[in-house]
Amino acid sequence: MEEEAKEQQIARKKVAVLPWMRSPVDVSSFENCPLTQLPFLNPRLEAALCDSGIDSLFPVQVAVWQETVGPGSFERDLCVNSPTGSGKTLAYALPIVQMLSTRSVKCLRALVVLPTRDLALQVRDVFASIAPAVGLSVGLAVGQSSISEEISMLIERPKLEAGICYDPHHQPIELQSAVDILVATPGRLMDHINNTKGFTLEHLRFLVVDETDRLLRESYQSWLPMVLQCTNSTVDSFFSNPSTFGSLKTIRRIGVERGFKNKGHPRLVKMVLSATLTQDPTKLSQLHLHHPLFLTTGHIRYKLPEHLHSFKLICEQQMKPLYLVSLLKNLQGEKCIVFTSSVESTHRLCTLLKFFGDLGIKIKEYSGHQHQTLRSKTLRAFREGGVQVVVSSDAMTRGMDVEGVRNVINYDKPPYIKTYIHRAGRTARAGNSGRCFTLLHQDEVKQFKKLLKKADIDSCPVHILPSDSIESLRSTYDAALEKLKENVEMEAFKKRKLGFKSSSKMKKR
Ligand SMILES: Nc1ncnc2c1ncn2[C@@H]1O[C@H](COP(=O)(O)OP(=O)(O)OP(=O)(O)O)[C@@H](O)[C@H]1O
Repeated sequence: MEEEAKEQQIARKKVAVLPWMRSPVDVSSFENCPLTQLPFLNPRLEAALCDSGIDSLFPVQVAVWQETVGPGSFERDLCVNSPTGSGKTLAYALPIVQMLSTRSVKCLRALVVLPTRDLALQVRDVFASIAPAVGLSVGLAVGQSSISEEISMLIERPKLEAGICYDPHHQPIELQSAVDILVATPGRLMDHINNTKGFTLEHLRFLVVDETDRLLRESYQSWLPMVLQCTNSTVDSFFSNPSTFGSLKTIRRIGVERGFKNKGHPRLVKMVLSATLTQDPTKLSQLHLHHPLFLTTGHIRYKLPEHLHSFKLICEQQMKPLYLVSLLKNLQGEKCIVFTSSVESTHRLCTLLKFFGDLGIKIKEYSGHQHQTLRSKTLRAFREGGVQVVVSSDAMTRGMDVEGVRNVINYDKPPYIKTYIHRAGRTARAGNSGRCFTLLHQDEVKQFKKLLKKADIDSCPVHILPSDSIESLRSTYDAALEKLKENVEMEAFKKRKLGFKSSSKMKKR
């Protein structure tokens, strides 16, 4: 709430916007660029992109390329504010992979931080589609597997020569990074920083903070100051005690940065991105940005994808399930995400929909309360088309990229414009078209109009459903409600029983 109020204050210009944000690079002045015309692109990367079905870069990717590999040469840190689905992931992945493609020694040089596991997995896949083409390896630190499994993927132990036995006291084993690029969530990253032998950020050249506004909102055990400290500390120790450096550290320091005098090592380049990038100076100051350059699309603060069409459905509160079912039937099995306001209502709504009888649509729940394996299974089935409708809390709001999602339904009105933008942005991605429907009762209409105005949306027509389609569902609805009531009671009973069992176990101990 506090954060939203501050952002609104900034939007009303009561808080000064940082000077460098006042003269941005306008991404909308760029056009798609065929890979064959992209300057300096490594031919092996070009081939890997073509294999992934990409033959040209989107405007935000061209703009970032220009400021990094192009004439900009990574001289400034980048803050990118670009609509959902505009291709921000490849916008940072491609220049990083291109820059690291000439590295001679493997060590951890690029770190990408994301707020959730599923997002991290998605971004890892983008890196994995191009990095191997130039001999780079990509790691993942998200707590998906056990920490020991993760460590063995991230840290390489030197192969001992046959017959030679090293005494760890006299011959410390040199642990090395097994990856050049690491995609991580803050919690697991902190585990490795604090506890994993051989895990170091001292060679880091690139730090990406994706979904920046979300990540800066949560301090996650002060992960950001810790990361910055881990990358800075080596500079001081280098000057105070140069003899402690091994070969890798020397290699890191032979590249002299262009344009920044008296520094014998590459600066840590930071890239921060979001579709709703914060303008709050206090938040941005935590990143210690170096001559930041702001890239944004057009002159509006929040921009929706070009081919997104917004609609509203007006109905009484208690009629919402009927309208939803009727709408889903109307959409005839097109891929669809239904957003609710909480994990509890996600579960209740999904259960209710299942009691509606055979709708001919496969519906699944996806929420932060579920186990990761179940969530991953649902996501896989949704991607593959086995599931057509996913009912979700905000767990799916940000960044998730599922091909073919044609519709987003706000079952509960989004509280903020940022929420609307991220939810709606699950459709109309990569230049495709999509629709976002919001269910409202009459009292909410005015407020919703005001909310959309913040993203310059003037047109949000009413979507009319055939009245007989709603009437015909009434009797099924009443029966489904009854079943839901029984189900809620049964689940509450099971929970109490489980609670009783575990508390009596505790007493026995
Ligand atoms: N140059 C390209 N050509 C074709 N498709 C692309 C290109 N770049 C990205 N895409 C596709 O566009 C989709 C959206 O990309 P991405 O997830 O990076 O968007 P985003 O800007 O990060 O969105 P969000 O703000 O929601 O996280 C993905 O499916 C991706 O594969």
